[in-house]
Amino acid sequence: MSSPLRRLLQLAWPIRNWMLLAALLGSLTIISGIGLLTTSAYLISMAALHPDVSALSIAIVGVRFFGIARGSFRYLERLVSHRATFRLLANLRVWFYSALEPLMPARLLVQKDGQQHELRSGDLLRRAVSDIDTLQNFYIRVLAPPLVALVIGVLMWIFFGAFGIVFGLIFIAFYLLSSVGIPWLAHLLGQRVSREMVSTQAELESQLVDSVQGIADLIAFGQQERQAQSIERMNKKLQKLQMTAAYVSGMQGTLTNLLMNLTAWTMLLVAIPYVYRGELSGIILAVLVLGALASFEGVLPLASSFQQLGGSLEAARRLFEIVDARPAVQNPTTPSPTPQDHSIQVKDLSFRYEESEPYVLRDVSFTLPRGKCLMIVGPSGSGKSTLANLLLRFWDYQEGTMTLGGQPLQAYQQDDLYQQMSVVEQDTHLFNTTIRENLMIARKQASEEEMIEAARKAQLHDFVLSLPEGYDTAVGEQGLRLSGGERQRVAIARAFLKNTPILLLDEPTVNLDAITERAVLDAIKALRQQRTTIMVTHRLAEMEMADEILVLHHGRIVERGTHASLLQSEGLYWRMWQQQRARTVEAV
Ligand SMILES: Nc1ncnc2c1ncn2[C@@H]1O[C@H](COP(=O)(O)OP(=O)(O)OP(=O)(O)O)[C@@H](O)[C@H]1O
Repeated sequence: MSSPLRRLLQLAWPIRNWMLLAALLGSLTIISGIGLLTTSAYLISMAALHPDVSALSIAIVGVRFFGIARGSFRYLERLVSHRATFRLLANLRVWFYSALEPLMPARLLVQKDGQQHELRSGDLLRRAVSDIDTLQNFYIRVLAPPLVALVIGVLMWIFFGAFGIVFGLIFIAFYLLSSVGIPWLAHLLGQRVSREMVSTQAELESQLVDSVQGIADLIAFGQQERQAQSIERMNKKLQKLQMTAAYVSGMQGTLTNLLMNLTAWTMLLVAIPYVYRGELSGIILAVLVLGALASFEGVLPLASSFQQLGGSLEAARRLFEIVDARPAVQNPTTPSPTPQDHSIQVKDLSFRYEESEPYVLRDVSFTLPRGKCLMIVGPSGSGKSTLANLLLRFWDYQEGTMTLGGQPLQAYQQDDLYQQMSVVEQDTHLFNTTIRENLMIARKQASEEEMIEAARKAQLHDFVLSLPEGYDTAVGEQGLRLSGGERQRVAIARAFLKNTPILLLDEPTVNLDAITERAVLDAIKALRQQRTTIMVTHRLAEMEMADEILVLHHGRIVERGTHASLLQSEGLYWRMWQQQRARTVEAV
């Protein structure tokens, strides 16, 4: 048994009883169908001999019984199998999400063909949605039908054997050929195709998501035609694969039907001499033939069953790829209690994203006492955001130490660390819901008054009141109905609401004009009171707020001090300050 198959079965283990019940009901449905056809055959053949009606009464009851039983069992089977599948799908989604969460927000790398690949958002979306849905097929269409076919095969073998060994042999030979031989052939022919179909579909969806996300840039650079052609090529490839899959499934259906009819014919040809010799009643002849036809109902779903096996395994492989990916950071086995002291100390810190890549930070050291404010400035790419992300422990550093309250960051549970920090980034993500909900994610249990108080401190409240539906106004996808400054103030209000002792501000005003920047900075000034604050910026505004400023260049601290002392020393900081002032004067 290949490993993904075994792991898929393990995932279904909690609902095994439901699945077995569904397979039992599926078998009973087919058995009722066989019963219906055989008793009907018996009834019709008997009726042709014009017997007394009383001789037919049992068969008539049988036909009624099997007719009703078939419908009822089918209904129950659908009910049970869907219930089992929905429960399984819910479990699978939670399982996948729980595996995904620790991998974020460090970039997501998966192991493929012995190499690491970064996952695109479209691909991840496909795994989280479609691949999990594909697994639903595995359990309903791949796993259950062979079980049902097995039950029917054994029962009908005994049934036909009861009329003569030869009938049992004929049945089992054709049944095995169509239930094992043909699906196996179809699997061999179709497994590559169904695997490729899953990966091509994934690639197509990734490209579509990329295109939709970047549509404005594609149009602006006149590249929409090229992108459309690339999608068209992918689409054609998918169509070709779908055609091949349809050929295989058509061939399989035809061969199974052929074998089903051949079984009926062979039964008929073999049984006729028995009837002539008086060893078999003529009425049984019809029962044998129609019984043989009806028992193939158990085999027909195997066609798609085997065909879907390749696709299901490919979907499973793609999901396990994520589940097996190693998170960038691990929680300690015996974590330190939540820190009470919120001073931060960084000593001789060096960091690079990959072993093969150059260091992004080199020998960085600083001490930030509780309640003080540190600003990190420097040209683009100097490593400012990386330093902030290391404080959040999105990655682990290679050399040096980073401590919070005297303990290394690795000593704390990741969640405990997040509980101590509020983050305001360059681009705040807002969910496609109301302003209220977007604020409340900072603290679910906050009261209305606390939420309004936070909005007021972030200078957001008056703006919200000016909206037609106040706090119940929807912000649109990614908060696009709000301006950049309004979005940043939502982020600051969240930080007020979360009320943590440490604040991490990563270029919170970078995309804002001077007037909006001023409003946001005023809100930040209120927010940072009494909190240990680290602010990353290359916009040198309100620098007097800082107790210490670090100037990073190519990952190293090249200058440090207060705003006044750094201006005096006339180094990089001073040059950045001059350039920025010149730009401001030009703009005015
Ligand atoms: N996830 C990542 N994987 C690999 N390299 C990265 C990653 N993020 C950043 N880098 C690299 O690390 C270096 C520092 O990037 P960082 O974002 O920390 O700089 P920054 O000073 O914040 O820049 P900016 O002011 O433009 O935001 C850059 O060379 C960047 O290409």
